[in-house]
Amino acid sequence: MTRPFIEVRNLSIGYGARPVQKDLNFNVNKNDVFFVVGGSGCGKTTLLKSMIGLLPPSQGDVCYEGVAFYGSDHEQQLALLKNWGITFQTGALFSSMTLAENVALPMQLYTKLTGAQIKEAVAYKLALVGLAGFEAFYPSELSGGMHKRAGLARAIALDPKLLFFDEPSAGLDPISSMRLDELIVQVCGALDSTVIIVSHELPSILTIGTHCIFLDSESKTMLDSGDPKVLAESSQSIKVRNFLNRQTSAEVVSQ
Ligand SMILES: Nc1ncnc2c1ncn2[C@@H]1O[C@H](COP(=O)(O)OP(=O)(O)OP(=O)(O)O)[C@@H](O)[C@H]1O
Repeated sequence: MTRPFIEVRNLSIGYGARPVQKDLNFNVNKNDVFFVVGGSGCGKTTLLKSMIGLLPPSQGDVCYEGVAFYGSDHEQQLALLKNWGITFQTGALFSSMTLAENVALPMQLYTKLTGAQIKEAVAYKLALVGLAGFEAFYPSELSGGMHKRAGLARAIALDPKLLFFDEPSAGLDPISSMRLDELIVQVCGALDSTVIIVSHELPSILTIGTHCIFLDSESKTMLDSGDPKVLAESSQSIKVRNFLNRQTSAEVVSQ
């Protein structure tokens, strides 16, 4: 039997003495477009932070191809981190740098590529996200959608095998949001990457998601996991079905 790409085992996370989520157990398979789903404040971003090493769990661990992140030494953790691309809501581009400089930065820091090779790789990454010709633009000169795509170009600078996104389409109109979804799938296909996305955007979850987990703020744990379309139809949890079908409790009662 092949080992899951990522195994989250008995993970409990929180801030200080305050638990946010507990007893999380789930797998992410290679090439999944995996969504972390749930209502506002349930702990989606907190889980993402814990998965990328920013927030040590109070219990449990996250294994990447069999390597337990928090059970590893600093060297092993750095080796894992080098294979990841991460974008948070804001895109977090450096405003004083052009797009080319933003995308080149991880290559300059973490590879031995020459200046000419970096220039070529930057042009390729910008072309991949539809920003060919925008090398000399500054982030302030971009639209919201372009900003997100530029963030994606920087996240894929080092050809990551694993990409993490926190609310990638926040603030975009539905059409731009759909285009960004298509782009994420296309880029992940081109790089043979696996992607984990925190989101409560139903169209995205149901269109590009291959698997999801649903976190609940009340019970402070996950209520279900699986293919989002299947969960929308037949999750054992009414909360999950309602969420994925965008229904409130009041609507359900009145039916
Ligand atoms: N740095 C922090 N210190 C203390 N508590 C925090 C911190 N960050 C988040 N929290 C709390 O942890 C809980 C989960 O927050 P989190 O941002 O993970 O939720 P979320 O599901 O991503 O929310 P949203 O969908 O609104 O972005 C919230 O109650 C929040 O107030």
